Amino acid sequence: MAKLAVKNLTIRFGEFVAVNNLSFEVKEGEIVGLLGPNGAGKTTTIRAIFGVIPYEGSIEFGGRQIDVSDRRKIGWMPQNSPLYLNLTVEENLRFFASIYGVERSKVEERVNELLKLVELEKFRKRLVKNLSGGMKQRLMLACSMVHDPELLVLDEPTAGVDPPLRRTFWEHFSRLNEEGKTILVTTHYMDEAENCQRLILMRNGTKIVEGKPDEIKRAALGGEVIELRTSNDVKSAKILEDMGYRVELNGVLHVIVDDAAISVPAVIEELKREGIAVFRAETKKLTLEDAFMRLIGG
Ligand SMILES: Nc1ncnc2c1ncn2[C@@H]1O[C@H](COP(=O)(O)OP(=O)(O)OP(=O)(O)O)[C@@H](O)[C@H]1O
Repeated sequence: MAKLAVKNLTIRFGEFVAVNNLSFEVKEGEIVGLLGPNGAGKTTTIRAIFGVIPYEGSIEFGGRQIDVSDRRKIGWMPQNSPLYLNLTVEENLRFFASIYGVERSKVEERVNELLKLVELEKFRKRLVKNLSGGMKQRLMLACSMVHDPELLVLDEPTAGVDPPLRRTFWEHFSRLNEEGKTILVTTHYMDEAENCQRLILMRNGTKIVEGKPDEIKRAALGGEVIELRTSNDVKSAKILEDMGYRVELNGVLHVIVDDAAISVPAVIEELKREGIAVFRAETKKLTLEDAFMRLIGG
């Protein structure tokens, strides 16, 4: 079932259309990545989900139009720190617990649990202004979860975080997901996007493609890629093209096929017949970054 369903969302700032007829769903228990270059409209979409800007279209939570009580069931980790610099780590957590309406008797237990989860127990009495950037990010994650939300919306949660800590963050997200949390996350890091079960790629306010990471890679190319090294790549490209294969020759020879496992032996055989030696033929693993560059024309 869709936990969150964004339908025909359009958001205007004056004449400017920041989000244009965007539809997508986040199903219960999924981690979905919302990706796109700067200005694609990711944060604006999230702001609409939280009802802080006017929008056209509809946003449903749990099968019906989202309202204030639903928004209390969502945790939001925004890009800019909402933390209070002159409060300590635990005071910030208590503050967010109070505004999210966590029952008083449960606050201390929840604070302790979260400090453990984000590994900040030792720093609970430290003023936030004296924390490192990574510690602040961890505390922001904890604050966004203080009310045990059903859906977590994380807007670039690892921006400015070093690679080891990014990995730790994703371990947290995966663990939370295994425990049943539904997560919508925006990120610029393509290696992180691979951790999502489904991705939505946006550009200029519009959805360009949606699917599992592997499906998106396939969609970007229209097939799988065989990378060849032959005794004459230029001639090989011509032969294969004449035979109807899709070929790219940019320094390396790539043949795009429906199913590489089936096509590799056939391609090698054809080239051999034309007197060309094939030194190497391997199925190339396309990265998400490659796929997105193709899809957004970068
Ligand atoms: N309040 C506003 N008034 C006018 N334009 C705005 C406003 N908020 C956002 N925009 C514009 O809407 C577009 C989408 O911005 P948004 O912040 O949603 O992009 P984004 O995909 O989150 O980018 P980034 O990765 O840089 O955070 C941008 O062109 C931005 O300048």
